[in-house]
Amino acid sequence: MMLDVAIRHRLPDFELDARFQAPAGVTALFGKSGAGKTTVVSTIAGLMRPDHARISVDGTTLIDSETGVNLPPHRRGIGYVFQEARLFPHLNVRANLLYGRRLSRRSGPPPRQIIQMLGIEHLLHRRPAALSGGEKSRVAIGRAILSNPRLLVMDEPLAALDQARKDEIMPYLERLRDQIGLPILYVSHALPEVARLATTIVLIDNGRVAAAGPAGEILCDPRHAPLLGSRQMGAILTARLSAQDADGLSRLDCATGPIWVPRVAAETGRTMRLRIMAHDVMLSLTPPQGISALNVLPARIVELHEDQDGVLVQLDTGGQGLLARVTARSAAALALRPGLQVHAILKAVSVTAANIGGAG
Ligand SMILES: Nc1ncnc2c1ncn2[C@@H]1O[C@H](COP(=O)(O)OP(=O)(O)OP(=O)(O)O)[C@@H](O)[C@H]1O
Repeated sequence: MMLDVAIRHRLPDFELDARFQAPAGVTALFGKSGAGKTTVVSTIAGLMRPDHARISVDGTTLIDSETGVNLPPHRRGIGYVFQEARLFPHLNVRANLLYGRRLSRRSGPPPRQIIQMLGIEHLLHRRPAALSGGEKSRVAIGRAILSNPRLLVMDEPLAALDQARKDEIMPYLERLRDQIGLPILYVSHALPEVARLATTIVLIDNGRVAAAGPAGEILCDPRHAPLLGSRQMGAILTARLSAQDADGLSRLDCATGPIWVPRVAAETGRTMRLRIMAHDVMLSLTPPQGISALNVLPARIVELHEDQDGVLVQLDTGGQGLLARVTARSAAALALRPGLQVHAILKAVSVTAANIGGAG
């Protein structure tokens, strides 16, 4: 699957000029409020008429201002999940789920599989008024998938939910990403969500694409600190859950060795993705001894980036990127420089459940 987007649109106080390509998986559109994310997805869905656009999904042209192609929204094959669930109040969950299916010309996964995957079997006969916020969201996601879209657009789907509800829905979204194979365009300005779900990130800044690429690379690139937020910088490590220890820790094996974190609720053998925040990583020139931190990863310094908050140190640990935030004073005292071998130290407790998700 390839989503190919080029949009130009001028509003009284805003100009959008965005081009990007998105491969299969979850593509997150990330940017500050007012950056232009909703304008981009509204144009893709056909809800807004741009000055100029060329958009195709998997070779099917949705709009091309040059040739005059402009499919109406209902023929674009796009499932849309909004911030509020927008379910039909007079229909029960089953009828809500099957609503879009009647209008669809494409075939897709069987309803039973989606209903099971979203854990809503027991809600089928209820009306939306009798559902919690998280349940409503799951039904709205199910309804969008069951319309058999080419592309699922989710515009801040968790923004209206509290943290507990967000945590509840996240594993379902991961399953959707890993099991259904439906391409998803995910709009958010919440980086923890993006870090957990995205395979590709498109950074939007003031109507333009500031960067686009694999999530692990974008989140770990110090040049994007101004847009991502200095305190949000961190790496995505993929590691296999290899053991659940009796003292409440889980062991994850990554390329350069084991990492222990507080118990992860998943079966052993699963590949997980961990978001390791730069400010949680400490560096040592010699193998540390007599410290409480459980995780020590050998790493090589790739690059140093100084900013107003100190120094972001880009590291390579067995081919995976890692990021450490140190003060300018420490960087100078340790004479940190590209090519230097160091030991990256990570406290187990700094990796919380919100920073760990499934990875397929
Ligand atoms: N109908 C409109 N008329 C004029 N300006 C508009 C209109 N709709 C949006 N804008 C402006 O376009 C810019 C981009 O808005 P957009 O909603 O796409 O941003 P966003 O990144 O989705 O923001 P948020 O995260 O707050 O939803 C903003 O400056 C907004 O004020």
